[in-house]
Amino acid sequence: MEAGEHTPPAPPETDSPYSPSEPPKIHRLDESVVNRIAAGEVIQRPVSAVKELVENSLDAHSTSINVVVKDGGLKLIQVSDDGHGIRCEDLPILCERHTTSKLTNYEDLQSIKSMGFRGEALASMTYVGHVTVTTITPGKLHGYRVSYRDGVMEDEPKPCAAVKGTQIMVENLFYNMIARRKTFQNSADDYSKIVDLLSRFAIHHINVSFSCRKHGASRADVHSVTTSSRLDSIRSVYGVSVALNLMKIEIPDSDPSSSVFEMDGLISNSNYVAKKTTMVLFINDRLVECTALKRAIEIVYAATLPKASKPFIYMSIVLPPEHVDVNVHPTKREVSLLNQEFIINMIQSAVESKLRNSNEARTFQEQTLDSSPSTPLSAKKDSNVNPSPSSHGSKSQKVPVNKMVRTDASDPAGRLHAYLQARPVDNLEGNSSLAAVRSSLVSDIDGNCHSGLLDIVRNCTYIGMADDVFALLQYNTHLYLANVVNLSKELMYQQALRRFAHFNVIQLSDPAPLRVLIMLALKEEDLDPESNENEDLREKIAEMNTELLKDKAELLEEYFCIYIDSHGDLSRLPVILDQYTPDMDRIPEFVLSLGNDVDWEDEKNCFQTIAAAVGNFYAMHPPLLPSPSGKATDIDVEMEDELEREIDV
Ligand SMILES: Nc1ncnc2c1ncn2[C@@H]1O[C@H](COP(=O)(O)OP(=O)(O)OP(=O)(O)O)[C@@H](O)[C@H]1O
Repeated sequence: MEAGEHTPPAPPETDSPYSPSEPPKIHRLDESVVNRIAAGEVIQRPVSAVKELVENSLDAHSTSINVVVKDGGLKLIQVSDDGHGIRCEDLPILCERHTTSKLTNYEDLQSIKSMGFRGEALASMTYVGHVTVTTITPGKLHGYRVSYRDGVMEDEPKPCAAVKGTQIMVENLFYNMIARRKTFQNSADDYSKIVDLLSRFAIHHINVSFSCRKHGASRADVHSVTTSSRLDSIRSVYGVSVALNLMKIEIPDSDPSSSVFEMDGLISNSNYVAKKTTMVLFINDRLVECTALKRAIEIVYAATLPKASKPFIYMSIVLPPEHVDVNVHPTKREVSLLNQEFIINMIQSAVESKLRNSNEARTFQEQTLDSSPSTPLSAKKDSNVNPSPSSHGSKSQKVPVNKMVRTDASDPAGRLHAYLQARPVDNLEGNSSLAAVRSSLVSDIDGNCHSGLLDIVRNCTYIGMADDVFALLQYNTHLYLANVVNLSKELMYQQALRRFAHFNVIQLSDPAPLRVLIMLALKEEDLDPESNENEDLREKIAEMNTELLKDKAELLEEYFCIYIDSHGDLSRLPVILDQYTPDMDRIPEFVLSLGNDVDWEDEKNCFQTIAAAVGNFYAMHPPLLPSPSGKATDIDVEMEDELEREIDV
């Protein structure tokens, strides 16, 4: 230890728990500590409290559920419903842990239909917030109001006027968990998660009306009315542009006697445009997440409609209750399914055939219109006399996407690369067309340039980092906060296009197998990295993406100096900025993004999306930046008055 460093406390006496020679003493945790730890798991953030409360309202057979939120839920979450209410005599134990009206025996879990069953949610809220319940049961002249802390009533229930149902208010969430409260300082972010949650409930439970608003706001951010049409409800919640581009999909229960599963849903067509996948999944009416299914559907979209954006998917799956284990996650966000792989395969095939059919119709339209010289390369290619297996909607393409992994090394037709090969961008028409594409992309950049902002970026003085992401810059008499991650992404993107096909080389000391890199990236993204089923799916995705990138190796090498050899090993990367090496820990994510996010069909989009993937990879990400000299919050407070504007490019 160096002089002046902080000295640890002197070695403790013999019976201290810190004695180096004796094992530490085990003691029983105080019940209040146990309860608070457990509560922190169930109520992970404000949106988890909203989910539990809304699910209670649904379990109470409500037809109208209204949510009001203040400060992203930290100050107030209020959920009012018109359900059956809570009996007065149950109020004393309502918020004790493990008190529920929904489950009696463990065996009941096998056939449980309600969302809740643990009798933990309300109790948890009382350990991390202040809970007040107002409720009235049918036929009663007045209701009761009572407040709770740490699982118990603060006072006897007080009679009060009440409208049908129950209203639960949670105030000052995480008031006693300072660290957690701090992580939710961005109330806009949490509010948008709550809006997203309510939107999902609203489009599934179409016989219930939902609203969600900020405290004091007259306009609701989610407002749905009861309807008999799911599409109508999606239109009112997600907007016309989403509803317009959805197609109905279903897998009926083929054999009700040995019922395995049935599914119905709405999925986006090729006209739908979005940067992120929206997947609203209900299994037995339970709002859940299933990364494996989401990823499997994304693969089908990427392979069947390579030009289309990320999909919108609403899906409701119904399984025999005994095939679903609902008790695998503290927030019940995930469930585990019997026959998961079979179900995923069936859904992949259904989605694929739906997309193919819709795509055939579209290709036909393109071909009939395809006579002008300005027809895009992709459309011309589709109308060529030489129908390759990659042509959109080609009838000869019978191998389902989910089966396009190599099963027999000697059968190239059974692999994804056979399907994806001979895309138009592979047939670039010589350097003049290429130069035109590149200069069009560069002139897009120059044309979109904001001269005022450019002047600031050129002539500002760097003061220091305000936190992990924002740098403080001075320009004339103004101070600005600039998001360095976004700024550097843009810089690297622009450099990748300006240096296009003229890069120096970064040689990797050991070639890195793409398959392993992609597996790593997928594992990182996965909510359940240990699951065997997910592992199988990851293997498939890795295999497919590796084949795809091997297939595109020539293009990647020629224009971006990304060298992939015939074994699928990556050994060279471009120098985007002289003297700058990107964070090599991010290579897996980069390779996955090359596989997933690049539009290989259209020349311009192709170069643009590769440059964007390069930009993301080479950008400066938080751990790389110099650590802030002081506490960001102090700077925020001191500078608040002086900050003129936040540049968030
Ligand atoms: N809005 C409501 N309307 C009517 N009854 C309610 C409402 N909210 C809660 N309850 C009653 O309070 C009980 C306890 O609720 P709590 O949310 O703690 O547990 P749960 O829903 O039974 O199970 P879980 O912890 O798994 O959500 C419920 O079983 C239900 O009887």
